[in-house]
Amino acid sequence: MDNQPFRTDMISVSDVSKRYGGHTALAPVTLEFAQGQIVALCGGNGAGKSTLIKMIAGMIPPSTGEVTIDGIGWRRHRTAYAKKIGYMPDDFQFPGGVTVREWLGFYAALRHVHPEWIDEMLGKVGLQEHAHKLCTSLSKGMRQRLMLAQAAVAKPAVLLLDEPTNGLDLHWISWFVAMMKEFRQSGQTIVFSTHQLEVATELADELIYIHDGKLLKTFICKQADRQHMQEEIQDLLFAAAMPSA
Ligand SMILES: Nc1ncnc2c1ncn2[C@@H]1O[C@H](COP(=O)(O)OP(=O)(O)OP(=O)(O)O)[C@@H](O)[C@H]1O
Repeated sequence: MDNQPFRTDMISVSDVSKRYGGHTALAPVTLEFAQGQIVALCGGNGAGKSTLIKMIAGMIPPSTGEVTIDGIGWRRHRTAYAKKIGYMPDDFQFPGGVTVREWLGFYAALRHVHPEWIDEMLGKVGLQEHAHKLCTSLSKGMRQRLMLAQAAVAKPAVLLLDEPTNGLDLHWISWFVAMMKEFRQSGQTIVFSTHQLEVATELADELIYIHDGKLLKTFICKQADRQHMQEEIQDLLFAAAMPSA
């Protein structure tokens, strides 16, 4: 990390929405996230969580509005914007014939990361002894850890993680929680989506509940009681799943 003072408005999502044809995947939202903050996006299937993460990551353009990171917008300053981000998609097909180390090495080279850090990162995500295996031969949990390593390898200011604990066993979920806390400690800002409320409430400083393309509720986790918050979100999820009268 550099020695810039912490910003309170590091990620600014201003009036951002996404439409696919006639379908609103995400109605306009305005949000601000501070440096060193962990934000969890929760909500049922199809709520709009991935859509929001992809727009912050610059993977898809918003239909309206703009996202800036440290005042830099994706439209005008793509390279500078991309350098600030590490993105982990929720689903990814690795190409055939590429080993774990080659894959991470490729990303590390793109981001000018010192080669030593590749092995350190592989060790961090528990893949060092699998470094020479083909990516396509990895289990789901291992693939997730490799994707996380890829997103984090350049120590970006912002980590955008789409369902990062999907497929992780209990040991690796605890490891994920500890690693994210370490990243927060070093000033990295993390936005992640999850269906695992325990992970969300354990980690997040702010939890955003999205339903059917609309931001329904924001919880500031430091002030809220975890158990109560989990119950409230569970109620929201069940209510959303009920057929409307
Ligand atoms: N490329 C696309 N074309 C058309 N519609 C899309 C596209 N991508 C997403 N959508 C729609 O946008 C809405 C939000 O999808 P999104 O993937 O953001 O949901 P999500 O909250 O991440 O869901 P899940 O928890 O199931 O991953 C859904 O109705 C989805 O069908």
